[in-house]
Amino acid sequence: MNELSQRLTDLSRPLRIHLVGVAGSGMSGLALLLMGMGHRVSGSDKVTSAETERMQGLGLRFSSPHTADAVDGADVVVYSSAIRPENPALAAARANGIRMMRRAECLAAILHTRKGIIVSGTHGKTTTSAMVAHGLREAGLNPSHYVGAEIPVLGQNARWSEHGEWMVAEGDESDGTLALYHPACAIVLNIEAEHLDHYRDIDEIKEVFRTLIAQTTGPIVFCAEDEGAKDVCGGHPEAISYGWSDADYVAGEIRELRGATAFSVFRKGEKLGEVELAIPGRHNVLNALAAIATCDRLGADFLLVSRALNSFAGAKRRFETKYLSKRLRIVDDYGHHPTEIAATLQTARQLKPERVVVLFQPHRFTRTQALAEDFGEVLAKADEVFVCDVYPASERPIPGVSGQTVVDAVNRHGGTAVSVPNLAAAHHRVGNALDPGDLLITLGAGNVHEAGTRIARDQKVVEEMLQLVTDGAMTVRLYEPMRRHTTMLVGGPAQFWIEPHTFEAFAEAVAYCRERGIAVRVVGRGSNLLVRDGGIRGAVIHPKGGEFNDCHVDEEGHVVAGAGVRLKKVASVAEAAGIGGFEWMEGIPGNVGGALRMNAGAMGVETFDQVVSVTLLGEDGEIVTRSRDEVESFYRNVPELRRNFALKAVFSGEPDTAENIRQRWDDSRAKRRATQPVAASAGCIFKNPEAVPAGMLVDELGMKGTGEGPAEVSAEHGNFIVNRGGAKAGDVLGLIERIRGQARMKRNIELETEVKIIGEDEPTF
Ligand SMILES: NC(=O)C1=CN([C@@H]2O[C@H](COP(=O)(O)OP(=O)(O)OC[C@H]3O[C@@H](n4cnc5c(N)ncnc54)[C@H](OP(=O)(O)O)[C@@H]3O)[C@@H](O)[C@H]2O)C=CC1
Ligand SMILES: C=C(O[C@H]1[C@H](O)[C@@H](CO)O[C@H](OP(=O)(O)OP(=O)(O)OC[C@H]2O[C@@H](n3ccc(=O)[nH]c3=O)[C@H](O)[C@@H]2O)[C@@H]1NC(C)=O)C(=O)O
Repeated sequence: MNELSQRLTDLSRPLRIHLVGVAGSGMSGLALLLMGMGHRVSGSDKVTSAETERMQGLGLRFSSPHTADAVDGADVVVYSSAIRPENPALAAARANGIRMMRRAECLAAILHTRKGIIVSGTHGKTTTSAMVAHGLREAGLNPSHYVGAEIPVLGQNARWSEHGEWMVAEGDESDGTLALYHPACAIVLNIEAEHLDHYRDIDEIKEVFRTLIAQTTGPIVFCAEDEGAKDVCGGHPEAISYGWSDADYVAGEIRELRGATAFSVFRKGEKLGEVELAIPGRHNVLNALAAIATCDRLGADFLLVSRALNSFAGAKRRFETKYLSKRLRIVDDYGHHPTEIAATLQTARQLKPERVVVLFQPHRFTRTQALAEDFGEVLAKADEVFVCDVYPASERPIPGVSGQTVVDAVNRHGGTAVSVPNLAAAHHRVGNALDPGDLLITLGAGNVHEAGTRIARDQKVVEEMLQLVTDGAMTVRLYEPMRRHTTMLVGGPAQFWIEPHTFEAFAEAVAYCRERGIAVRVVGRGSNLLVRDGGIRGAVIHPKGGEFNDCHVDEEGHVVAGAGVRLKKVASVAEAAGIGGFEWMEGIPGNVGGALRMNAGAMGVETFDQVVSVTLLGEDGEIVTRSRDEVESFYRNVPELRRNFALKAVFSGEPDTAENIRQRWDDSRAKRRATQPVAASAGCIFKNPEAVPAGMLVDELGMKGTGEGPAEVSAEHGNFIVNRGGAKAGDVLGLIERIRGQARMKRNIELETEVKIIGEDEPTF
């Protein structure tokens, strides 16, 4: 026991200890242990979190941000590796000659006041140390523990136990601090080439483990299935091996259950009993075996330990199920090394989903660079892979290393990967790509789990909505890109894209959204819409199919059409029945619903000139039919349909000869073709001001052909902006503002947009 360990145990003289960076998971664990021991603990951090608030409740003196004053009167200052030397609290401690130490040094000092059990290895440390702590606790040995993550079954990431003699801690090999420990027992799970930012090669890593082993006074439990662990530990007089065969402790008779694994445990050939592990995956069987061997060796009763493992719920972020339904499973996993990822993907396959879809966030530039090929090889085994930008941890970027590096490697290995650089919007791409039966894994040690949380939140809404209607009456998709549903081919995602196929389903969807305060908007063919790049928060309803696509002539010679019918179709059904007057509709790109709302017009005729009645869904949720006289209509506006939704309409025309109808049809088309572009557009951008038609004005301003990126004022018609391919809403909006500015400056005319501009600039959902 060194001098600090002695001072830590002398509780007649409690120390005053300050932790710099106390909100981090490792540091908060130390704070809990030191407070539990009876010391006076303070901590500072640049952020406040639920965890810092909880610790304040337990007696932590917390301050944010870091200041020099925070270390006043401290005997010891402990700092996390994420803290820079110029940090004011650290600088003050240095200036005042206060004793300073790294996190691991402090942990070692605490551990040496007890019989320490260090759990080490490249993968599985958190799970295994939690299993050991839980097993010893259930067997009545009262251990203290310190693990790297929140484990539901343990209550918190660290706990000081006044009476037990053992303390279980996760030892970190990443920065060489493993060599600080002199435990009574060590577990070595596996040793692989990792943390190559710190180590030259695998041999240098093994050296650190060898030091740990040499300093361990009691049993050394190691995995016989891992070459690295075997190389370092095998042959040691205190070594105890575990594995699938040829080991002191063996797991056999393995049965895969849904989401769990059952197996039998043998000690030197003798069957100890059965274990049913509630977390899936072969790698977890090995982790459990390490825990069983350790607990058994330390005198814990096997039956009590195996029972503890039955109730072991796993760590957060270790194959953690975040959403589960008949349609979809979303799992989050901290895996950030190829071996861990391979194990996680294997576990995922055992659940037999239709497809395994991965959203991977590489962790650290150095690791991404060093292991790109290995990442490519293992991730190629997933059905579809999305990769976002590298989570830097504390590193500076390395030129040429990014999420794309992994994408290229996956594709080289025959997989299917795409880059979704911005994590804040990645869930839009991923959520939209999911189909019923899929299993989505968010994978990585950074903050990628946030994407899964968002998809889970929204998928719940989708499934609740689908349950309201009979099978097949409605289709719902998450984050449907609006560029697929607008004639201008621009626009970000609709949070909930809903296609009702019956009036009832439409009404149910609207009622559901209103009850929950979800904004609702209805979209037809998207021919008069400009959707901003951040997409549309809330529900976007697109009536389609079934009753909405019905179009026929009734016994009174009227044309009846659902809201989802294209105007061109209305015109051709009328023509086939010898009814004239609809020819102007031939070139209008919209649907009946949008045409009613906007009172669409061309060639001197407006939609409401021909309306007999409109059937709509009222604000009160009732479906009613109104005659034309009961609905006010204006130039490009029918206010009544702003809050009520058009479901279908009856139109009238005049009986006419086929020849006359065809003639007017051809005239309309010829005129349109002569004056309007055929490229992707949203029709006229501006309303015609009184003084001059907007198209003529733009023409006179000399702005035809000018553009912002691929968005350009049409050379054919000044009131059209066309998308030459790949334009963003931002380009179109920029161009609109330029035109408005010129009209204001040069002609003193305030142009008003005729297209509806909707949605948000940045993703917010
Ligand atoms: N004359 C021409 O050359 C052109 C004319 N147009 C006309 O623009 C309009 C666009 O039609 P379309 O592409 O289908 O519409 P859109 O999908 O562009 O929708 C436009 C707006 O119509 C409203 N809307 C759509 N469906 C309904 C409904 N069932 N009930 C109530 N409101 C509804 C919504 O208004 P809200 O925002 O109030 O919810 C929506 O924002 C039509 O009038 C079309 O004919 C378009 C391009 C060229
Ligand atoms: C395109 C739409 O509707 C169109 C509809 O198709 C056409 C045909 O009837 O009439 C309106 O256009 P518009 O007013 O621009 O009609 P046009 O006949 O093309 O042009 C009006 C006048 O401007 C002149 N003009 C037009 C464009 C141009 O670049 N230069 C020019 O000088 C034309 O020669 C004409 O003298 C509707 N636009 C509006 C805002 O009311 C739409 O709603 O999205």
